[in-house]
Amino acid sequence: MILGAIEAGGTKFVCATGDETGNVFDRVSIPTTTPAETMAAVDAYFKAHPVDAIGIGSFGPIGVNPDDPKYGYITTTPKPGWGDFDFLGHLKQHVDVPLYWTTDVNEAAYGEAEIGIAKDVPNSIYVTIGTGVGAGVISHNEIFNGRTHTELGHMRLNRLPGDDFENNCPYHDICLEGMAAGPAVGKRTGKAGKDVAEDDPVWATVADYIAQACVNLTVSFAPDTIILNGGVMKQKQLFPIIREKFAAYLNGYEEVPALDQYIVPAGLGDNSGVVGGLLLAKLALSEA
Ligand SMILES: Nc1ncnc2c1ncn2[C@@H]1O[C@H](COP(=O)(O)OP(=O)(O)OP(=O)(O)O)[C@@H](O)[C@H]1O
Ligand SMILES: [Zn+2]
Repeated sequence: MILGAIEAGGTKFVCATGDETGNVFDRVSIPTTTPAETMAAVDAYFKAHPVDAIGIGSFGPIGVNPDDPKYGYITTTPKPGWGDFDFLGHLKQHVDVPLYWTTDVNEAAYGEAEIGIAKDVPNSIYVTIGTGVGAGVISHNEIFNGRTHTELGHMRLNRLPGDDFENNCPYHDICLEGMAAGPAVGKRTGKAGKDVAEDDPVWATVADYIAQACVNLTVSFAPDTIILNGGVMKQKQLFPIIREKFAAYLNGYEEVPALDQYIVPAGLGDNSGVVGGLLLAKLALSEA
């Protein structure tokens, strides 16, 4: 059995083949340009590398409910050409295998939940803090969706006293993504996140907003584990600060696992998405 994965991001698509244990046999990175150009490269990849099923995680927003007329579409993205694009419909015309369709963060969450850091627990949340912020919720070993997929990166937070940073999101006056994602760190400091000193005070601010988000996720979903990944979380010094602020904000309201096992880095590193795609392909095959 050879499984396929697509991690469809706003900057690049990764297509890969591998097996159900998460071994990646082959992968390619394709720049996200126009749907015609990028999808032609995706089609060519799976023609050259035949697979038995494909798991797809896409940037969005996307239609995830099968009874939604826009199921399988990338819906309202401002990315030129991709709004209202029937991704799944296109793929079905080019590959004749079972497909699993979800968001990029749900795909990564599934990888971590099946064979990554959350493999031993049924409820986990995967949060990526990168160019944007997204989160995927796994509830009882399944991807959680509501009326549509969640948009937890845009949760509202409390502005810290003295923080007059203009929220870096065109929709909200304050939200997690706008206050704490990589571009917000860039605007706050005038430097790329990776060049900001480890002890710069901006990290305490970023950690505070992420800690608030972890409290909100805890009281909303009661996960066993919260996984923090993405470019910003390469700053490992954030973890202890987030745990400390999380404990202060939760203030003993409910019991949670030991914090160094509750708020954790990803187990699969930069591979969560691709591995998740392979495992979603396996799921599609088992449901076909
Ligand atoms: N070592 C680092 N420390 C702090 N910030 C970093 C670091 N490396 C990358 N970043 C920031 O993370 C962001 C990129 O995030 P990431 O590497 O997760 O890629 P991405 O795929 O573009 O993100 P997204 O998942 O939102 O699409 C940039 O804003 C970058 O400045
Ligand atoms: Zn927002």
